[in-house]
Amino acid sequence: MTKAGNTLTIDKLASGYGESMVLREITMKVRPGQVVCLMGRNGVGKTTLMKTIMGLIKPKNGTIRYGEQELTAAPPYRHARAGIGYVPQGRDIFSQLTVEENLKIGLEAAGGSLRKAGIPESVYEKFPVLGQMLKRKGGDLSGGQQQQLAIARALVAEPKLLLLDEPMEGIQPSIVMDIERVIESIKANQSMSVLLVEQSLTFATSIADYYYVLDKGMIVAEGTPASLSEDQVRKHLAV
Ligand SMILES: Nc1ncnc2c1ncn2[C@@H]1O[C@H](COP(=O)(O)OP(=O)(O)OP(=O)(O)O)[C@@H](O)[C@H]1O
Repeated sequence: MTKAGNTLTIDKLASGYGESMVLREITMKVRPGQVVCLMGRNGVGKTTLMKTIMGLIKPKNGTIRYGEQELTAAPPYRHARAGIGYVPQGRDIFSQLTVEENLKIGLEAAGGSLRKAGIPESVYEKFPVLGQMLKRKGGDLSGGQQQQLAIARALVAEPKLLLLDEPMEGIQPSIVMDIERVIESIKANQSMSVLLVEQSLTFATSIADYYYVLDKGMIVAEGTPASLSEDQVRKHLAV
């Protein structure tokens, strides 16, 4: 695998819950080293798409490939082993486990050599606050610290593609800036691509190399941020 990883290719993907079809036909790509933003109003299916890409929901149609690897019907651990990391919306950290234990769970997603090496120092360099709180229970951390822990837990497995579902949601502005800085440093480093669900149009368009807008189960607009028109914002993003 190259330093920058592979291209994620999603073709005509359909997904949903039971009889209810949330995503009807999604076609998109995340190329190595890119930050791609997925935008769309509440409830259009952004989280459903992230979970489907990660193998947590089985697609009803279409394909998901990462480089040469066919992941369409694969269980989540195969995605993790292929180099895809996932930070779910709402963080999902283990509140009864310590910060260190939460990070070790992230290592379980990694291959054998990474597991042996333990939690990489770079994680504490990115999130100094976690290094100071290793023995604290996850549940005792503030919302912003929990979000940092959730991202750090994904990063310990050194993914090549990181799926980030609304990482700034419900956290205070100073931490938002910390998390923005982490995403910016990932982008500057070019060692990982990021698929980011983000509600802030300002941040999304400042960081993204490419964007997709989801509406009614389809991708209704895509392009470089500079090409996002006011008309598209009004039609598909304004509340
Ligand atoms: N576990 C579930 N079972 C059944 N329906 C669900 C489930 N989770 C989500 N849905 C439905 O699927 C649709 C898409 O939800 P999803 O959470 O993917 O949207 P979203 O774009 O991520 O929204 P938000 O921005 O509010 O997080 C919604 O109509 C929602 O009610």
